[in-house]
Amino acid sequence: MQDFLTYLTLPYLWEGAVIAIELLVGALAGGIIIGFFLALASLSRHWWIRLPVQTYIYILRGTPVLLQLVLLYNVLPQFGITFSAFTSALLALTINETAFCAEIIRGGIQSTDRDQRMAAQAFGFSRTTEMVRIVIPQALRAILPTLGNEAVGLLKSTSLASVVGVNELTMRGQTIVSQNFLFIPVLVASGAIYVILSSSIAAMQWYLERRVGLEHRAKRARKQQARNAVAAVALPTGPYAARRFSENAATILDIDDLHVAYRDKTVLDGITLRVRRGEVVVLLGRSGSGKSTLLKAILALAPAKSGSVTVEGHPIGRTTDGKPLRERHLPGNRAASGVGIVFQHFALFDHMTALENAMSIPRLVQRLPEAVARAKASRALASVGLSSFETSLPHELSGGQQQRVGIARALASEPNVLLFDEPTSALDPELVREVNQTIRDLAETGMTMLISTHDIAFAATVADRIVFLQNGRLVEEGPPSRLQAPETESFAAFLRQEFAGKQAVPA
Ligand SMILES: Nc1ncnc2c1ncn2[C@@H]1O[C@H](COP(=O)(O)OP(=O)(O)OP(=O)(O)O)[C@@H](O)[C@H]1O
Repeated sequence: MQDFLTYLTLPYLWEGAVIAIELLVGALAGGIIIGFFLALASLSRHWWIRLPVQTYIYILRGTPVLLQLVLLYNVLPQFGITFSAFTSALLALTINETAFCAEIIRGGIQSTDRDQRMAAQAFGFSRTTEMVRIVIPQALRAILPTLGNEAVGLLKSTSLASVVGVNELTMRGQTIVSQNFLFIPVLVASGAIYVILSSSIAAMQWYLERRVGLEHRAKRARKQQARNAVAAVALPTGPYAARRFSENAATILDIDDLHVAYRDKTVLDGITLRVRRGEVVVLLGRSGSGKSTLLKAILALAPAKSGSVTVEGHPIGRTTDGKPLRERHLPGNRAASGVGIVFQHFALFDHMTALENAMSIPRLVQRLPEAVARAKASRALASVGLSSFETSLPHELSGGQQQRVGIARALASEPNVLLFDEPTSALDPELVREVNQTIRDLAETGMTMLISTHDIAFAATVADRIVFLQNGRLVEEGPPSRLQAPETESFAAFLRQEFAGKQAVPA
C-alpha cells in the first residue's frame, strides 16, 4: 500500500499524465472541429462532396489507430517531412478522431427534428443561424454522452503513443518497472491515474450535459425573465389593428398559375388564387389534394416548376424578372415577404421557452434589439392568452398551448399574411376548441389568413371564402354558403364523405 501511494504521487508519473492530457485535448479539439466540417460535408446534397468524405471516414474507422500512427511516423520522413514523436502521435490521433467525431456529429445533426428545421427555413433563418441557434444546441444534447465515451476511449489510446517513443504515462510506468520490477504497485498506480483522469472527463461530461439540458435552460430563462421585467419596452398598442375585410380590399397575396412537381409527379397543377387584405380563405380538399404543398410553395419550400407568388408586390422565391432565386438568397427573400406560418405539428423549437420561441423571428431574422423583440413576443403571447407561460418549455405545455405558442411565434413577426397548415389536426378533440377560438379572434382583428383544414364546421365559422382543391387543381371557390350548396359534383361528394357520421354544417 505504501509503495502504491508513493507511485501514485510520483511527479515522474504525473508528468507522463500531463503528456497524455495534452494528446487527449489536442486530438479531441482537432477531431471535433474538423469532424464538424466533415459531418456537414457528409450530409451534402452533392455526391462529389459526400463521396470522398465518406470514403475518408470509412478507411480511418476501419484501420487500427496504432497502424496509422506507425505509418505516419515512418512514412512521412521518406517524403522529407519529419515530425517529433509527440507531434506525430498528436497528428495520428487527431486524424483518427476526425472520422469518429464526424460520425458522432452527423448523428446529432440528423437527430434534430425535421419540422423544426423546415420552420426555421420558412421563417427566413439563414443557414448559419439555423445551424447555430436551432441544430447545434439540440444536437449537443444528443451527442454529449457519446462524445464523453469517445474522450475516455481516446485517453486510453494515448498510451499507443509510447510505440513511437512518446514518454507518456504508460511508458513511464513501464520504464520504472523495467528498473525495479515492482509490477503491481507501479502499474496499479498508473491505472489509478488513468481512472482519475477518466473520472474528470465524466465529471465534465455531467456538467456539460446539465448545462445544455432543458431543465437548466428553463431555470436560466426564468432568472433572465425576472431581470428583464424591469427593462420592459413599451410598444405602441395593437400590432394587429382591426382591419375588417371588405370585398373591395386590395389583393395582398397573389398566386398565379402555380405548378409544383416532386420529381415527375405533378402535385399542384396551375393554381391561381388571390387573397385580399383582411380576408380569411379556407383550403379544403381530400388528403393528398395538395393543400400543404400550396402553403409550402407560397414560401418557396416546395419545388415550383412555373407560376408565381407575390405578397404586396414582393415576389417570393423568384427575382422581380421571374427567375428562380439562388438558394442563398431565399432566407432573405422569405424574411422580407411578410408571410407567417403555423404548422400542423407545431414545430416549436424544443430547447427554447415559449417566450424565446416567440422572440425567434424578431431577434434572429429581423435582428431587432433584444428588448424590442422581447416586448413583441410578450405581446404576441398575451394575445393568445399565454402570458403566464412565457418561461415554459414546449414539453411543459399541452398540445393546444403549444399550438398557441406557434401562433404567437408567427404573430410576433407582425406578418401581413398568416398561413395555417391544418393547425388542429394533431390535437385531441378537447384542445381543438381553444386553438380554433384563437384563430377566430385573429380573424376578428382583420388578419389576412389562408388556412388549410379538414374541420369543416370550423371552416364555416371562420371563412370569408372557401377554396376546394382536388388532385392539385382548384376545382371550386366561393363564399362559405357553398358548404351547404356546392356547385361542383366533386365538392359535393367531398362534403358528403366528410360529413358521413359527423355533425351537420352549421347554418
Ligand atoms: N416531399 C415530397 N416528396 C414527394 N411527394 C410529396 C412530398 N410532399 C408531398 N408530396 C405528395 O404531394 C401530394 C400532396 O401532398 P400534400 O401534403 O400537399 O397534401 P394535403 O392535401 O396537404 O394532404 P393532408 O390533408 O393529408 O395533409 C401527395 O400525393 C404527397 O404524396
